[in-house]
Amino acid sequence: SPSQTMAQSILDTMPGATTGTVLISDPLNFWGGKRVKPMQEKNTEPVFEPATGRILCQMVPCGAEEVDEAIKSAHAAYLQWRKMAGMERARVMLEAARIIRERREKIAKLEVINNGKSITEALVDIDVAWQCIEYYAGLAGTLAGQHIQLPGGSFAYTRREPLGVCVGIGAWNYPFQIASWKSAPALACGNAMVFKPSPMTPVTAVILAEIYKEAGVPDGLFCVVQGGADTGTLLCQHPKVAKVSFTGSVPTGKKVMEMSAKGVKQVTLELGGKSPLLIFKDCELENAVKGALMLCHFCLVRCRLYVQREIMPQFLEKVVKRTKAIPVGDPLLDGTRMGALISKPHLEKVLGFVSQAKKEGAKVLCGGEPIVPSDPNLKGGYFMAPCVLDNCRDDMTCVKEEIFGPVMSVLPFDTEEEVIGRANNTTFGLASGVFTRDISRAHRVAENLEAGTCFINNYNISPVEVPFGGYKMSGFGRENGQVTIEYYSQLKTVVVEMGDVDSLF
Ligand SMILES: NC(=O)c1ccc[n+]([C@@H]2O[C@H](COP(=O)([O-])OP(=O)(O)OC[C@H]3O[C@@H](n4cnc5c(N)ncnc54)[C@H](O)[C@@H]3O)[C@@H](O)[C@H]2O)c1
Ligand SMILES: O=CCc1c[nH]cn1
Repeated sequence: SPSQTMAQSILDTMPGATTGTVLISDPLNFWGGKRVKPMQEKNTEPVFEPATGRILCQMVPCGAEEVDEAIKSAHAAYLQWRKMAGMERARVMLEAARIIRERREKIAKLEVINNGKSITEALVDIDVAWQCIEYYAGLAGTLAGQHIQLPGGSFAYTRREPLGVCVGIGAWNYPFQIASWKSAPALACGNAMVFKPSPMTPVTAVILAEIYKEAGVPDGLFCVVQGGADTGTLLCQHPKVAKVSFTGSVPTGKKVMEMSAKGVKQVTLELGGKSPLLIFKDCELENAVKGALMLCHFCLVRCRLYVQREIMPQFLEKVVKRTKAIPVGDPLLDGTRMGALISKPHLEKVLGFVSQAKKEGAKVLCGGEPIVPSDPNLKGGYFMAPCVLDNCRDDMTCVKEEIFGPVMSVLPFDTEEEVIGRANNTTFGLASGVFTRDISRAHRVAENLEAGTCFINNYNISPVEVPFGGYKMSGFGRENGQVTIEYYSQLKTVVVEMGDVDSLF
């Protein structure tokens, strides 16, 4: 089919592709089972390759007519898909997961070129994406209701039904994975999805759309519309949309919730965070250091690091040594562990947080400055040296606000009670963690931290079987795990009378 050829043509250039060599000119919208060219070129934005600062492609935002077309196409597919047995849907989804697994290196490479993260990270992202689709394929055939006996042989039963056309709106940090985390449970439950990626990372969601098509979903079941805030608004306000699943910042999440409320649409919000990690003096220090590095530097998880005062010197020595050793550079090279930040303005914003932290009294133990790699190809890229900040206090901007960059703010603490109070003193509640060898303390701390996830003696692992989501302003609803089925389906109750109607009139 034409769309198959298109999918192949971009991905097939990947094995030979190197940083700074790829240009994308194929249309990035997808509905009706194929890539769709923009109707007009208004408000076109350049998309940059973060590692070089070169223009990779143009993002042309969809307007009202295009959004409407995509939603109509999704609705038509939904009417077909919802009638299929869960096991039939599962077979198609398993095929999609298989194709992703087969093309993992190529998809990861394309993700790196658009997002700037290292190939090591991107490969993990793509693996988690197909695992998620495989997991929900496994659940598709298990969706069932309940049978309830009533007097006189009458009975009721419940049916678990899809919601209809769901909208997914994504952030730039996990472009392909977010599209998969949202579409997999939606499709398993019999819904269709129209997905809008971040305008900075428009490239790989459409690959997912082509793979679903190749696997056998009805045309229109997973559509991609490109755009920013205006296109997102059109999606949230569209009367045919039943649900919006949003990943992004708290301020945008509030707008999405307000717009969805007007149409009484269900919402899932996966928002920002400032996750505390509590490292007690009885921890296994090497593991705690590795956990801290994964938290703050690997996935740009927005963090605060509380370290018990007695072990602060040893902890800092180890964490600084390892941070300085992180290979930063060409994200497509196997040895690189940190690539480029997403954009020049974002790099400047993160560096601005470091300057502000210094003004407020923090001490930079390493990093925090831009890097110009020796490779001339990368001299326009958005690289920075990962940073460790000491002498931090709870009232500093770097501790209170989400930085979303490789900056670790380290704070000392003395007692368990004190650190729990300080860790919870935030409007965010995405994730948290504790390192200790004291099993009772570990579970007590997990119970008392106000966050959607608490990691004990590890950090930042997200197996697809495990629900993920926030407390407080970090959002609500969950992604992954069995529970997410509830967020993409609704219960219908059917009541069956076996006798005569009992009437008062
Ligand atoms: N909780 C999680 O799982 C999770 C995961 C990834 C990222 N995030 C958060 O995402 C943020 C970074 O991503 P970002 O900068 O892309 O966030 P953002 O809020 O700026 O944008 C997110 C998405 O919303 C769209 N959008 C913007 N205005 C809109 C509007 N008015 N209506 C509808 N859609 C609109 C954007 O185009 C983009 O696709 C951080 O706060 C980060 O913590 C959270
Ligand atoms: O950024 C946080 C969690 C996540 C990972 N993939 C999608 N969301």
